[in-house]
Amino acid sequence: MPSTSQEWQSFAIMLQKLHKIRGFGYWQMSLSTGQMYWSEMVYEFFGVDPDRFIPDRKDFIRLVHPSDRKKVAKAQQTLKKTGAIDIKYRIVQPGGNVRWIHEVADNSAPDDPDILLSTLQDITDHKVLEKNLRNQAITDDLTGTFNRGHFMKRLRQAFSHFCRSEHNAAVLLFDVDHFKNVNDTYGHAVGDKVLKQVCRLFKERFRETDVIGRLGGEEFAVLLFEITPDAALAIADDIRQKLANTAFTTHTGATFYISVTCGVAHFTADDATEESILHRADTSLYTGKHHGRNQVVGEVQC
Ligand SMILES: Nc1nc2c(ncn2[C@@H]2O[C@H](COP(=O)(O)OP(=O)(O)OP(=O)(O)O)[C@@H](O)[C@H]2O)c(=O)[nH]1
Repeated sequence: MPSTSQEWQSFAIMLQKLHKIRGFGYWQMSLSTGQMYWSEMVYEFFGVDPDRFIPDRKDFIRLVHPSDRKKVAKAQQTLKKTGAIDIKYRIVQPGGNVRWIHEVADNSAPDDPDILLSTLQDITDHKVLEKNLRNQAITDDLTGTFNRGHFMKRLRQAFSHFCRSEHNAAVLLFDVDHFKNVNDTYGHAVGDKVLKQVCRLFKERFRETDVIGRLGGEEFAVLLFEITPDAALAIADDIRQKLANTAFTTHTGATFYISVTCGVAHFTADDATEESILHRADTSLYTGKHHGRNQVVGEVQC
């Protein structure tokens, strides 16, 4: 252990260097006064100039993202009970950049229970990666809409909300007609382009809150909230017409048209599960296929 003040100083410098190598910062805070000491890396994380910024608890809280301030305050309360903090939160640098910080702290400084010792790490890259992976897991690669698994999850949530509140909701099930012919005539790449374009139109036409999913192949489902049966049929038919009037082109410049058939089902109190809603939409869709395609089929209201 260092004994002289000079030895302590070199020890502190070495500690800073070691932290820098590992990408860690550390700080000390007096729990009674809120005064802080920040290591070089912490200034870097927070994007502030060590020559101008004298940190204390209030300044630190001001730099925490407004949505995470409650969480940080709660962690500091927990510290009183447990003597430790392990928390991830966002900070907003003075220039507006948002970064994620992982802070692990305790107040077991030797001989001084008033001192909180924290290590901090910038985990922004890790968080971005985590978010991308989460998005990838729920997204259809080709079209960028939700995949079947995620669509079904959202449908399940919507159905359970409906059971509690009876708020209107509907499922539109679209299927591209004779899509096999598109692939066979123009090639799979053109088929892919058609599927992407169909989804682009869905995204333009539906609201942000509506849920669009690719259930497989050329079949898509859209979950609409707060919608009457008539309005759901009208929206579905509007999409059908728009797609029927959209000219698709091949790489050689040839033009062709497609059509879609759509089955519409409203949530009802008789549905036992979300699967039964989808099943009714599917039945209507196949009625439409059977009756000549390029049409929207809803259920006959009794
Ligand atoms: N290009 C492309 N084709 C796909 C994709 N997924 C499925 N398909 C094709 O979609 C076609 C679907 O054909 P079918 O199920 O016979 O349906 P259809 O030709 O649309 O006929 P109807 O639905 O009865 O009107 C098949 O040829 C599949 O190979 C994809 O991601 N890209």
